[in-house]
Amino acid sequence: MTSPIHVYSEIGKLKTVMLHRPGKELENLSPEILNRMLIDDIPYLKIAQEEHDYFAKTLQDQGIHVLYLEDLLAESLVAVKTRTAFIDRLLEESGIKKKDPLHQLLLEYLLAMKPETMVKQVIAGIKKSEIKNVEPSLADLAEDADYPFYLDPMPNVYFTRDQQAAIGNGMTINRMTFRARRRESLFMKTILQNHPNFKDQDIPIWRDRNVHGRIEGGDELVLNKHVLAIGISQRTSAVAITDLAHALFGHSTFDTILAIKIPHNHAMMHLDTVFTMINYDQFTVHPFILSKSGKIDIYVLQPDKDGEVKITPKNDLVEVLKEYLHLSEIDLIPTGGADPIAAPREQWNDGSNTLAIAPGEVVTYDRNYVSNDLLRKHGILVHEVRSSELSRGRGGPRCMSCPLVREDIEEAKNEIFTKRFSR
Ligand SMILES: NC(=O)NCCC[C@H](N)C(=O)O
Repeated sequence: MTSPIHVYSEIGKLKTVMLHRPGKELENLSPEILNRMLIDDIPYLKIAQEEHDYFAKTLQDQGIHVLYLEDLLAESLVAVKTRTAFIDRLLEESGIKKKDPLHQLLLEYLLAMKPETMVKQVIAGIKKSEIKNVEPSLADLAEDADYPFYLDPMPNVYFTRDQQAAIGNGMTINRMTFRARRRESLFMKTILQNHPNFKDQDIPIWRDRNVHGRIEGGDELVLNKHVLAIGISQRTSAVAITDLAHALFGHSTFDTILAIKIPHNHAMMHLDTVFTMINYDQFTVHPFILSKSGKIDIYVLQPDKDGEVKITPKNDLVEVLKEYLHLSEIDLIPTGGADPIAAPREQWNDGSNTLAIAPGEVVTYDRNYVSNDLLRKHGILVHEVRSSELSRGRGGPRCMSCPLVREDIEEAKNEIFTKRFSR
């Protein structure tokens, strides 16, 4: 069998992708917890599911094999022993320690379910009203009497880009920044360890979830088999990037990381909310991250001759991309056409967050019509998907997809391989 993980570019023809169809976790949102849950509004589940099914079908219609995280996880948890260990860990990470009697009650509650039901339940969260015969703790009585959950919902799981990322033939299993999302990366860890299609494949884990330093997949872009772009962002720290450089250099095909420093705020939480690669020489970029003269802080990490990581500061995005991708021209396509209103509006609704499914071919949200028209003018083939409800979670098509296998691309060598689609 060929490796189940093979991602050496952002744009190679997408073969296999992992999604999560949003479920009851979106209905377990209430205004009081929205902010902490990193969501800006409550999506209407029925429509969000329809939109997500449309997204999956758009990919399938292009011959892409769609896997669902929830199915892979359930298939990894067939053995009772594995299921018990998984639930134990999840409860611990949800703050319900083993010595707490509630731990045993919840364990029994979840173990009584079929694996696929159990997986959906842990993502949806567990309400206090679902569990009978609980002796209230001091916290239940004195502090959290009105708090409705024992296990918080995980409304961000449908952003499967972030919990993990495929780089080459390996993965990073991410230590995520905020508590609201930290448990999510336990899912892929469990899949890699237990799923029959993954467990004996010697898949390198470049960085695991229990190490120091925060990183999320929205910041991890594989530009080609040598070069990564990684955001230094609200969600990814310089420590994690340095650590990843040490793990990759000399142990993989990758020898260059372009660490790009972006503003640290919710609208631009990851690099892929402001910058994505869509062709050999074409990129979307939110114009507001660049200074008037097109500058942004970039730190180029490469191995030196002593096996250490050397850092070269730069600040011209176009020049850096030309130099490290060996291209003579770069086409940066501004979100919202760089209009002072349309650009921030469409960036907020993930107009920069394109999912490339082949060189020069992308999936985008339909609501970002200014950006989409501009992409077409630049010769990009655009597949639009519906976005009224999904966009309320503050992520777009790239955020909602975790590529596992892409076809390799030809390497550019000072010439442009660009294929332009006529409108
Ligand atoms: N790659 C991405 O930009 N993912 C979007 C994540 C949105 C989610 N509400 C979050 O704040 O983590």
